[in-house]
Amino acid sequence: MSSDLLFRPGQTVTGLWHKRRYTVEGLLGRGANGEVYRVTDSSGQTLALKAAPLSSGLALEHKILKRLSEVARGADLGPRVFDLDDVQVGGQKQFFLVMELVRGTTLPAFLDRRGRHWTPVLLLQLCTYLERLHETGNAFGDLKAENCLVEEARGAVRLVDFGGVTPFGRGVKEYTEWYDRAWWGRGSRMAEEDYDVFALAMLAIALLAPDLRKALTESGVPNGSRLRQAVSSDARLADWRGLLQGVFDGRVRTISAFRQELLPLVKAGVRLEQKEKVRRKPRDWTDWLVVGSGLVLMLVFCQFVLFR
Ligand SMILES: Nc1ncnc2c1ncn2[C@@H]1O[C@H](COP(=O)(O)OP(=O)(O)OP(=O)(O)O)[C@@H](O)[C@H]1O
Repeated sequence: MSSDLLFRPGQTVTGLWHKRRYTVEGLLGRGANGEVYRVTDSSGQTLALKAAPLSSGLALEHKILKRLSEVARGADLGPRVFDLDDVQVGGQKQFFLVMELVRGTTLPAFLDRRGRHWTPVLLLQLCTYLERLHETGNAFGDLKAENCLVEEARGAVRLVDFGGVTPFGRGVKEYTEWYDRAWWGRGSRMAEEDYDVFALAMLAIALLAPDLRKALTESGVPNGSRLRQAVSSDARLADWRGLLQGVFDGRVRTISAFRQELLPLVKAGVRLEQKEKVRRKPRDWTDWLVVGSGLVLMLVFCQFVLFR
């Protein structure tokens, strides 16, 4: 762990106002806004503590997560939140937010281990999350690989970093260029359903052809025509071409349209995984993820047949 971090393993963080004590176990990750640590509270519960020098971002994230836990009717849209406080570190005030620890691995690491055919299955789950979030009148905003974790115990994708969640109709507060349609000159930075749909498409490209992101952004200037050219010529994106071009052309603008286009890819992914499983004897949690994805497919199919 690098020495420029706020906290070291073993250090105790005591909130100035609520007086709750947390023991730091290690760093989970760091971003532009803060550092996130794995901590234990006084009852021994393991949690995530996000610390930042500015209170505004954390207070907003806390407010968003609290509101989502109230409106999401039991669905774990975001990590549950437990505390918001501040602490004095080296003569400076630091603010912190304590939330549920999302146990999981990053999407690229997961795909490296399990194979790229899992990409549509993971995106299908993200569609469900985003749809639920959109029902609350918000866009996720800063959707990117770094903000998704695959929770291995339940075989589920979870989203972290809700600091970018923005009510529909307002300007997106946090974004990352690669995923930002405005950066690519493909629309505004207004929080809308299709803002997240565009980011989903860019996430698919980043996961399926990771080197493309570097190649297409190395000049620091977005090149939309090179992006389209890559989509139409890169063999790794061949099966995804219709979906991706649909997003870029504005034909696929909703999560439900994205999901419809995704379904054949999910089916193919599930079939491939079943074949892989025959080779890989012992059962593990991914069996349940396959069963779960099959169920989602069935539900979507029933919805389609019954309500169209
Ligand atoms: N609740 C959590 N449980 C587990 N890991 C988490 C949690 N929240 C964040 N992380 C990890 O910490 C990393 C950084 O967190 P986060 O994205 O919230 O920071 P940030 O400063 O807001 O980042 P950004 O630069 O993307 O805005 C995440 O990519 C993730 O790996």
